[in-house]
Amino acid sequence: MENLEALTFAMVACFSFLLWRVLYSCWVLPIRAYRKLAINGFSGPPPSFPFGNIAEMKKTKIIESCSSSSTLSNDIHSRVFPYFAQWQKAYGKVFMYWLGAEPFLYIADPEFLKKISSGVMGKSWGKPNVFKNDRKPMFGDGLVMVEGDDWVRHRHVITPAFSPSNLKAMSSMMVETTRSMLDRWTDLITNGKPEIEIEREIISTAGEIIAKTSFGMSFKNGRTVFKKLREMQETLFKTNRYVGVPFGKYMCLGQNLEAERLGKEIDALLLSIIVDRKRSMAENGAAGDQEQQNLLGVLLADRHVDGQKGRALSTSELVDECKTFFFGGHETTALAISWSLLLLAVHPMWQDELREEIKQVIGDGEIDATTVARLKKMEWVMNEVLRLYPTAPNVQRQVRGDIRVDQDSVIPDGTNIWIDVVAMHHDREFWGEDVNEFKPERFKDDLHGGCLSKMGYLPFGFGGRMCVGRNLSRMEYKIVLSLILTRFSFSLSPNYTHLPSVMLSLRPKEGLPLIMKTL
Ligand code: HEM
Repeated sequence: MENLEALTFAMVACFSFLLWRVLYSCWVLPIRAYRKLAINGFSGPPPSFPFGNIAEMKKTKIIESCSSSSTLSNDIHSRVFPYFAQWQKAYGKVFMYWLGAEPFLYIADPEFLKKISSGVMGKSWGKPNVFKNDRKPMFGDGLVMVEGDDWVRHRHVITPAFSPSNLKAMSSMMVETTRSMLDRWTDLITNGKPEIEIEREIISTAGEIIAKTSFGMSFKNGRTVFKKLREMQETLFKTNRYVGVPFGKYMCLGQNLEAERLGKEIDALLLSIIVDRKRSMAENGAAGDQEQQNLLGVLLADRHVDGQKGRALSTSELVDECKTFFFGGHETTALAISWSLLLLAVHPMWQDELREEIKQVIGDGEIDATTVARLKKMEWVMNEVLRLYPTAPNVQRQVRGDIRVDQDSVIPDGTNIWIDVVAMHHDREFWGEDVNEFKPERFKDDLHGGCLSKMGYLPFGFGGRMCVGRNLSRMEYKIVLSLILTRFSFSLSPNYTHLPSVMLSLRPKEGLPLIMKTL
């Protein structure tokens, strides 16, 4: 009898302790964080436990501002982030909101961002723990997610892999992969099917390019990895999710387990590619041509040559970097190209301008890294497209160590930050009355496109954590677009519906059908 009482007491004590732990981390800690922010004068929509403001975010009506192709509008903020657009009206460009039990500081004011970020080095920023857990199968401990000294080490090892000479070596593979897509388009047109679903085509080609660029598709298992990586992304993002909600993972258990399963399969496949590659490099001495033509080869060759312990990445870190390059690199670039084709379809004058530029600069010569670097107007077009349709539509941070904003306000340690890039790129106050017009020439003599704030244009992020793949992406963009423009002219299909929406990246929800014509 006494034993039973003791057991019951122990069970009740255990249960109470667990309940206290759950309440403490899901309720007490977030409330403390919220109060610390509120003391500093930040307000926002009132949250409810345990969903925070998620219910409101899901039900806020989208303002159908831009659905017909004939009156295509680039005024997209209230379409892609309707809840932020509404809250901005009530609380201004900096406010607090909650994802589940996680308070976030929302920022759409570039001058405020400048103020808080000027004294913070790349290595001192954190990434929200809540996203690190959620996106673990995609990025692991790759460069996008690591922090502190680890981030410095990863960034030092990875940056040289994107050097101009390494990028140059990748350009012929990009030309070849794009040409086979364009040959397919020519066949479709010849067979009387000029309407082509461009977004799907470009994403798949960019996926192939990034897989070859990252770990070399010609190697055993490359193609399987590519298919599984896409499957995992779709599994993670296809349904409603409850990020930040305590135990939210269990609300979409099947989906999360499937992503974990795929993640493990992908890790095992990438590991086998890396082991094969290391073996072949050991057998063949210094890296051969094939090794140099992809990022993994370059990273392995570098490590092979200097072999500095503590600086080089471990095998499991290399696996995470391969996944990071794939997820960070292929969709963002593919969508930049897709949105460009949409805007060029609507502004045929710019198709002609770019064709003329290609003729002047490249003529009958080779399209490669060196020649496309000279396409200045194409650069303006890319900048303008990424302003109107930033394919990375937000940037997130977590504060590590209090940040003093001014005399009487502090952003406390641990605060999650959500930077709304779409809002900043469409802010009339900083860009002027023509903010929603497609005007590539605004970038002619100004890297910031004439924006009144130097922090108002952030397609590749900011500070030390700015996108490490931006030059690769610029080169790929120019190669693919040049090849398309020299072979085809195009217009918008009447079947196109303009519904920009966010699924990690900013994409056309209903795809992008274009009517293609061979030149
Ligand atoms: C148009 C194409 C691209 C866009 C719009 C884009 C956008 C961005 C943005 C906004 C960030 C900053 C994220 C942050 O601060 O939290 C970033 C970081 C990053 N991007 Fe890109 N990216 C593009 C292409 C690529 C490519 C091609 C690669 C690699 C193959 C790549 C790899 C990365 C990595 C590894 C980081 C993390 C950098 C760090 O934290 O040190 N990106 N990108």
